[in-house]
Amino acid sequence: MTNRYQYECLIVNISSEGIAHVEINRPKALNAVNTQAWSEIGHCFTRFQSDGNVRCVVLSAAGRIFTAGLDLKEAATGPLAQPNTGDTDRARSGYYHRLYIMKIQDAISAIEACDKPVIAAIHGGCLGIGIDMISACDMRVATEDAYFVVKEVDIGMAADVGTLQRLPKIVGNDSWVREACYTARTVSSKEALAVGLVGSLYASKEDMVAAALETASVIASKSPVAVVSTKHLLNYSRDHTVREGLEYTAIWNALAHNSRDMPVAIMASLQKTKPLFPKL
Ligand SMILES: CC/C=C\C=C\CC(=O)SCCNC(=O)CCNC(=O)[C@H](O)C(C)(C)COP(=O)(O)OP(=O)(O)OC[C@H]1O[C@@H](n2cnc3c(N)ncnc32)[C@H](O)[C@@H]1OP(=O)(O)O
Repeated sequence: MTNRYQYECLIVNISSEGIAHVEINRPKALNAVNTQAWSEIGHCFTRFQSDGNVRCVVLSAAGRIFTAGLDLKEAATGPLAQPNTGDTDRARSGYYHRLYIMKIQDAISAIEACDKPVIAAIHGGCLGIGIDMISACDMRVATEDAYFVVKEVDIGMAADVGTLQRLPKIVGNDSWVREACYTARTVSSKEALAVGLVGSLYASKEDMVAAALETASVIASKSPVAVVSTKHLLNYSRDHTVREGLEYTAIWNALAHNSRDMPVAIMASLQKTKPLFPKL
């Protein structure tokens, strides 16, 4: 294990296989996401993007629950309450408030923008900005005791850092998404599995993290060129028409097909051996 990523609110371990395990670590505050935490998430995932030692990421959390959402103690008095320069002009203060929201959006979107696949492993509760976070991940697994709440309306706001944009595309049931977002009701792990918010459930956190790491290990054994290309193209294609997606894929793969990994993978397949791929 190497650990070159030192943070206050995150524990990051990167294995020799290329699996980065990120643990949100504010257990006393139920992993409530303060400015430090979302800034570190943005920084960490932006760094993963260009770190060839990282091939796949597992995102989990320490303590009783995955996250209680935005840090409300900080939000009550901190930059969310007064993100501007103190100017009383609504346009001027609104301008800076918008920039502040966009900074948080960018931090959460860094999870999606990082071309290495990210598996969210969710135990206990996942509230508010936690849903924004897991929606930006590629895959989600959970414990049987997990629950999910799109909590924002309960604190008087619309979710604004990714849930409303990504959740409908994950779940594919507009009526269900709208009900969950308008009511802020608690969604059980079983229901999350049934609607496709999570892919599988585990009896314990240990079992879930072990399974997530196992999936990450399989992904890390594949050609990193193929894996990052697949994530990049899936995300691009999700947000474009089929025609646009196909055109972009052809241009992308015109470069990616020149990878050393392709002949290695094809030969290994023909010879029934296990290929080894150097880092990206
Ligand atoms: C631009 C804006 C971008 C993003 C916006 C996102 C919005 C959101 O995330 S909305 C969601 C906000 N979160 C909530 O409304 C949840 C608040 N918490 C709870 O409802 C409960 O704590 C619980 C999650 C249901 C768990 O309850 P319980 O098991 O009874 O634990 P507690 O005793 O309540 O909490 C233990 C400890 O944690 C502190 N804490 C809990 N949640 C938060 C939080 N969101 N922010 C800050 N601190 C939190 C709680 O105060 C306790 O601390 P003590 O020091 O022991 O008092």
